[in-house]
Amino acid sequence: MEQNTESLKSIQTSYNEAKKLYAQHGIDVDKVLEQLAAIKISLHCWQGDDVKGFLNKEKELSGGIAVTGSYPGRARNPEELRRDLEQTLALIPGRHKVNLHAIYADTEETVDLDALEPKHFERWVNWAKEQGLGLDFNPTCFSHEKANDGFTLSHSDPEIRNFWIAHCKASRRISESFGQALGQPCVTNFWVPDGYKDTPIDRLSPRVRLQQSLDEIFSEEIDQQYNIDAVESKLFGIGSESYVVGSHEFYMGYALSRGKAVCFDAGHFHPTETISNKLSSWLLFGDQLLLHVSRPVRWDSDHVVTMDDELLEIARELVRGQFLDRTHIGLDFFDGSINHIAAWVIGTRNTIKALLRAMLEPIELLKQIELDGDYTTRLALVEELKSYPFGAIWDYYCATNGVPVRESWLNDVKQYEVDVLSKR
Ligand SMILES: C[C@H](O)[C@H](O)[C@@H](O)C(=O)CO
Ligand SMILES: [Mn+2]
Repeated sequence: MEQNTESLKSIQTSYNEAKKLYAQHGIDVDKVLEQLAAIKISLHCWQGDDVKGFLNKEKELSGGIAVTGSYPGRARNPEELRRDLEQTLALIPGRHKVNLHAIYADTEETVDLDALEPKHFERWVNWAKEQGLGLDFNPTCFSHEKANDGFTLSHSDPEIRNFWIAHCKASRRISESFGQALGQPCVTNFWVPDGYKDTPIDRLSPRVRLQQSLDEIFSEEIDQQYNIDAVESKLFGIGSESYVVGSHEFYMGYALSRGKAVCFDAGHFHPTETISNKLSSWLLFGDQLLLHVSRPVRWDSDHVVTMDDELLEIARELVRGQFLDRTHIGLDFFDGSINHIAAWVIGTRNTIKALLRAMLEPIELLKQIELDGDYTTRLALVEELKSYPFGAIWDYYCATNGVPVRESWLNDVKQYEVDVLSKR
């Protein structure tokens, strides 16, 4: 979006003033913005259509996750979803990735999940190339008749288990093809809903089966320059309240022993448990991390990400620990009660803005103050920094990246709603 000359001048003036304040703490803001521009956020395609997908469209969403709301205009086919993503990305500074689920295959063929191939995603790859985007991927182990009883890779029936193993193997080949075509690794995230509603007798056997299924899936060697595997745990889902096979401890052990990345989803832990406090422990022992940045409201509700304390703390941990080059930042929320494009824009802009805020902290100074035991100064400084003019830096970053400054992006979204979404 074009800013008029007058407002550009005032954005520049405010930026220069803000820069001086940060410089007093030794922060080089221009350098910070260069570093920020290198961070890719993976936008989850499933926010655009309430997790329906294009294969098995008639199937109800299952797997113990739920979308509420019926805001009009959700994408009904791959063309609409891509158009919506283009509109969204035009309102977000930086170059990013799009995260696909297997059910978003773009094909006229009738194909089941175990028979998916790279060719079924060719249009996505061509589009990503055109748009200068990376792609990430997820096998879809839900919303399918073979997942009706809540078990997939840990199913006691070998036939069902093998179907899901075949689907996950196919998914990795698709990811490999993305990585090869786009010249950047595709992160494949494995999440399965498997679990019991009520207290099980045997907690071990399903975990043994999940371990064996995963080992079988990963037995096919794929170069990490094309594909990076991640495994995502969960505490509970709807219908798996008492026991989830792929728990946090299960995947910590699995990922560490197999050299895989773990995925921490902000909504997959106890309501008062935060993932920000887990990153430094995992990255001390594990190599890579995938984040599902989300906002759980009392449960894994997948609300749109806001600038709350936990988002800021996640960003601070990544920056303070210098973990950004080992972390893949994905989003995972789906709100069907508001404009679908606005949901993406709000969540993604907030995630980038939180990273910027974290990068604008005098980290070495704060670490020294902490080491000196001066907790009074630590608290005072952190609190004062919260009202430093990071907004002026953010506005400048948006303006120089050619995207709308402050809430003016909403005009574009409202116009798109009138011109496109309302006609669906
Ligand atoms: C659709 C996603 O794969 C899903 O949200 C998963 O990542 C998850 O978080 C399930 O609760
Ligand atoms: Mn998730």
